[in-house]
Amino acid sequence: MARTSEPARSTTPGGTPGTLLSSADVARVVDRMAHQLIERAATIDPGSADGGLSDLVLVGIPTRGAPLARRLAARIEAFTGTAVDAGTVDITLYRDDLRLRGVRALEPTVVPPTGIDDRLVVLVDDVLFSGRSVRAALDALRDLGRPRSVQLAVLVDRGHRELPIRADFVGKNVPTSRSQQVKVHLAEIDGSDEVVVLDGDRA
Ligand SMILES: O=P(O)(O)OC[C@H]1O[C@H](OP(=O)(O)OP(=O)(O)O)[C@H](O)[C@@H]1O
Ligand SMILES: O=c1cc[nH]c(=O)[nH]1
Repeated sequence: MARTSEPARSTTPGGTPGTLLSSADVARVVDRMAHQLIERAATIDPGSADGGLSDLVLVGIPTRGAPLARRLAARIEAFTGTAVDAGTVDITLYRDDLRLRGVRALEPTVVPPTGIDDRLVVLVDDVLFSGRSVRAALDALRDLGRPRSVQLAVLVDRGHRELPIRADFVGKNVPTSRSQQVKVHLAEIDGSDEVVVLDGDRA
């Protein structure tokens, strides 16, 4: 008996365009990530009085990773009563696509006064895509000190890695096609919180 052929399937599964995370979703996801970070910090030095939180430094990648790192630090403090260091690392001069992207203004690099040497540094970004921004951030960190370990927290992992980089903490995994865009809006920069998936290369 002749077999009927199956309909052709897309090899690049796309997320549905529209709102991926509402403001309430973003708050819930950030809180979950804060709890995961608290648990991870406790594994650094199980005997420590502050649950390893004094060893933790959250380092945001501008633009939106910076406020995200500060939010995570604030939520960890709200849950535990312990303040956590947060900073930012500018990756502009460490990018491998400087010639393609043209001139961009430098962003601040802010390291806690106690530095990053021998601490658990968690890089924080809003979106993980090719992994090239994270690669640049790792190079930038190397000029700032020698952490005990470096981990990665992202609000959205949309796939399509071009480098062997993975996140240790992921707020939301979303399958996208390469041509789509994932736009994270944060109140500190954009006036409100929302994550949207857009079709096409332009917002
Ligand atoms: O994994 P990648 O392919 O590097 O993509 C992810 C990066 O892209 C976006 O930043 P962008 O470079 O657009 O700058 P922005 O944060 O200033 O918007 C996003 O905020 C991540 O940092
Ligand atoms: O879709 C994408 C890709 C890279 N960076 C973003 O913020 N969104």
